Amino acid sequence: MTLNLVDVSMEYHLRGRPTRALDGVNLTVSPREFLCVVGASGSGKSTLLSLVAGLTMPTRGEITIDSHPITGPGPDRGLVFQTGSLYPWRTVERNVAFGLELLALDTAERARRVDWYLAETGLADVRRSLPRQLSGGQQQRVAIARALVCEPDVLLLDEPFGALDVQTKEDMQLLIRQIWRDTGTTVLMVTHDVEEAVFLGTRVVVLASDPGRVAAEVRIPLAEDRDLAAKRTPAFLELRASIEDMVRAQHRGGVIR
Ligand SMILES: Nc1ncnc2c1ncn2[C@@H]1O[C@H](COP(=O)(O)OP(=O)(O)OP(=O)(O)O)[C@@H](O)[C@H]1O
Repeated sequence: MTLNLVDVSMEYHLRGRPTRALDGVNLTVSPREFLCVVGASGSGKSTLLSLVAGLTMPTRGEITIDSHPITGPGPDRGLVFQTGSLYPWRTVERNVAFGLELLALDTAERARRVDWYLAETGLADVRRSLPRQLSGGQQQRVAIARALVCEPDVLLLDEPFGALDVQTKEDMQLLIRQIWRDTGTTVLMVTHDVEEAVFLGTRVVVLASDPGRVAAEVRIPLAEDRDLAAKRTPAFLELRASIEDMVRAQHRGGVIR
């Protein structure tokens, strides 16, 4: 699976006034990559993800998956937002199974997949609970399991851990990295948290603001086997500082212009 964005621009019109959220973005996400997109607030991170999800269409340019243009949402892309995307009246297992209802799978395969992804995300014990009976971290696990159960070509994550406390967030970072390694899925994640991006990503893209465009791409040369202690190593801290400087510089550039 190769995801390609070619000269993608997006302009919103709010009460007749245009806002150029993205301008001429070119980006390729290769199979099995974990690509993190960072940038200051308003640099177009969420816009980029909603274009790839097919929730919005670009005003210019083309987005393709394996050369097929994206024309709307589809089961080849699994999407996880920051909060609030679960069905409150469905149990954990029925939330996870939801995506499968749209796919033509036999009952045994459905049950197998739900069981596997509940176990992979550590939810087996709470499978019959309702979302309101879960912690914030558990709710995000359900959202991740529900996106993964369709075995999408690419998992799209929009600040999925942004609303969690630090410890839960770090647990979730370890979990998503484990899932990425276990399943071999491709991940495209947007976050404003540079530490998170360096810890999770195989590559980090920095967006400039106003209009959003690709300012830099940084390959993360850290070992694939990372634990939280990796965040305190000199190589990690150096990468984090240099990317934070890029984000800050791009933001200032945007403000000054
Ligand atoms: N539906 C919309 N209508 C009008 N303008 C919009 C809309 N969505 C986003 N924008 C504008 O497009 C620009 C990019 O917004 P976007 O939400 O993609 O940025 P972001 O990097 O995700 O920001 P944040 O980190 O704050 O979530 C901003 O100037 C924003 O105000």
